[in-house]
Amino acid sequence: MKVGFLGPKATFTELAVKKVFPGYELEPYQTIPESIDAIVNKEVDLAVVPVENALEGSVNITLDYLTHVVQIPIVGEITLPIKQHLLVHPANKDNWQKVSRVYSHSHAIAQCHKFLHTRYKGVPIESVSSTAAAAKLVMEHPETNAAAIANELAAEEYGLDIVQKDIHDFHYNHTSFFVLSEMNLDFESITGSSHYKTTLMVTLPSDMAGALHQVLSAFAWRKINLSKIESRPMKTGIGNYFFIIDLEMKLDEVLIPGAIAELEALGCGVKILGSYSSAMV
Ligand SMILES: O=C(O)C(=O)Cc1ccccc1
Repeated sequence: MKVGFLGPKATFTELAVKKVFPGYELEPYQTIPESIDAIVNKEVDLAVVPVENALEGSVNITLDYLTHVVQIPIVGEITLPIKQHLLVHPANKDNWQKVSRVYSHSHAIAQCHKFLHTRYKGVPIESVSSTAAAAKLVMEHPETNAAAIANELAAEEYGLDIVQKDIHDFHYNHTSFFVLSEMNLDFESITGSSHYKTTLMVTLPSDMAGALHQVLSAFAWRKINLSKIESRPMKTGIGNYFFIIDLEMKLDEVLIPGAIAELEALGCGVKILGSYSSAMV
């Protein structure tokens, strides 16, 4: 079984993959859409991509690609603790307080906003495709005295020195990753987690007063617990949004189909993006 993931080597995504799929063949991709396309193109059996961070919220490109571009089911979710460190080239080890630039993934930069604001005011902060891509860039350019925000494995992989540990602004820093596949993967038996979620994409009928209220009440009176509701642009005009709704249960034969039928009767569009086990590793 081959797993595609947001690379290069030593991203947080790879850490998540290695925890859950040890011994699997791994294939890094440069972007989230490329990782997902690899399933469509039959280059891999599974893809793992980041979807939500406890400090910064959703990874919009993941949600948008799964709702607007491809139809690949979510078959699992992995949640991992995240520790961000400041890495420099060994040649610049004693000069790290005077770095000329800091590179990282936009989510990692956001997780360290307070640190960067107090320690590196005025220093250009540049967002790149992943934390490991930032580490690789710093390794390849010792002459620029740049720093990367990345993990411990990236420091090891790219031969960089960790000069400041744990620079994320809040102690509780976790990221969730979707496992995507067209195969019928039994993720529960891989992780042992029986915590299930079902993710829906819901469009509302236009110009219907109280439509969202009615959507929520279809879940409320059935006592279906929601753990997330997020609006994303339809990309058809200002003010046009759809909703991504996480239900805290496995897709069953009665409750969820009943709620979906009620939403459809209201004129909503409903698509099931996946029903999957979610594991904290
Ligand atoms: O860039 C990475 O290493 C990723 O895997 C994406 C990401 C970035 C920041 C926190 C968690 C995941």
